[in-house]
Amino acid sequence: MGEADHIQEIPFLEFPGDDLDLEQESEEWKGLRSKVREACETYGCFGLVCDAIPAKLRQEMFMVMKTLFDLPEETKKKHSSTKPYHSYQGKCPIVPLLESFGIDDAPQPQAAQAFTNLLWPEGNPAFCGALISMATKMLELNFIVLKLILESLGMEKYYNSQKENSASVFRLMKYTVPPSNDSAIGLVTHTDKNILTILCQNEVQGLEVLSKEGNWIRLNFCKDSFIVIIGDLLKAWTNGRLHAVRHRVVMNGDKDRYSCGMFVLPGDTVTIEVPEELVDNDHPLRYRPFTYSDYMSFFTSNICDDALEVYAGVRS
Ligand SMILES: O=C(O)CCC(=O)C(=O)O
Ligand SMILES: [Fe+2]
Repeated sequence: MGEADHIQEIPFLEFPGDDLDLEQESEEWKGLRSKVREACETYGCFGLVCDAIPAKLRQEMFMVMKTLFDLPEETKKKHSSTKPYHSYQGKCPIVPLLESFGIDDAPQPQAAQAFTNLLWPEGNPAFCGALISMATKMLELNFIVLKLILESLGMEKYYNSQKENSASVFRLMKYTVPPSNDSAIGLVTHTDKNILTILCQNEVQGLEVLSKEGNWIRLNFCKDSFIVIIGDLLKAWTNGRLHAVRHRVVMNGDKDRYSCGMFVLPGDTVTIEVPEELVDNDHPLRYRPFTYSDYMSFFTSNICDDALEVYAGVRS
C-alpha cells in the first residue's frame, strides 16, 4: 500500500456559533462563504469544525453504530434496496474491510423507524433517536454548505429548487482493522457521484484525498470536525468550476474505523443541466444535461475513474 505523500493541506474552516442558525447576512457568513468557494474550487473538499452538532451526539451515533454492525450478518442482510449503495453491503473481495448501510431519508422519523424495526423487531429507541438526530443535523449542515456555495457563485436563486428537488441517503460505514498490522485499502479511490457529501468519523483516521497536482493527502481530522466533499453532480452543474475530489480510505493501526456520511442527491426526475449563467466564452459548456439515475446506471456497468467526463462530457 503506497504511503500518502502529505499529511494535511486542505483547509479546515470553522462554522461559527453553537447552533446552525447562523445569521445569513453577517460578516461571519460572508467570510465563510468566500473560504468555502475557494476550498471547493481548489481542493473539492474541506474540513469543517462545527460545534453546532454536539460532540455528545457524535459519540452516541458511533456507539449505536457499533451495536448495528455487531448484529448477525443474517440480520444485517435484511436491509436491501434495488439502488446501488443503499443496501447493506457486507465485506467483499474489492473492499474486504468495509461493511456499510445506506438509509434513504434517514431524518424522517418514519424512515428511521422502519430501518430500526427491520433490524431490531423488538425496537431500539436509542439507535433510532441517535439516527434521526444525527441525520437531521448533518442534512441541515449539508444545505447550509450548499447555500454558501450557490451564493458564492451568485446562483442563490437556484437554492430553493435544488433543496426541494433533492433526496438524501445516510451511509453508515465500518472498516475493520487490517490483518497483520499492515496498511490496507479500506475504500477504493473514487469521486462521489452525488451533489454534496458531509462525512463524520470516529477517532480513527484514514481518509485520503488526491490533490490536483496528484499527491495523496492524508487527512487528520480533529475531534469535532466534519469533512465536506464536492460530488460529480455539483461539478457538472457548476460547469466544472468546482472540483470533485478523488478520495479513498486507507486503514492502519489497531482500532476499527466508523464513519457516517450524509449524501445529498437529486430527486429521481431531476435533470442536471448547467444553468446558462455559468456558460460564457471563458467557460464553454462542459457537460450535457443528464439525470442522476441514468448516470448511476452508466457508472455501475462501466466503473471507471473519469465516469462524469466519459458519460456527460461535451467534447469541443
Ligand atoms: O468513510 C469515509 O470516511 C469515506 C466514505 C466515502 O468516501 C464514501 O462513502 O463515498
Ligand atoms: Fe466518497
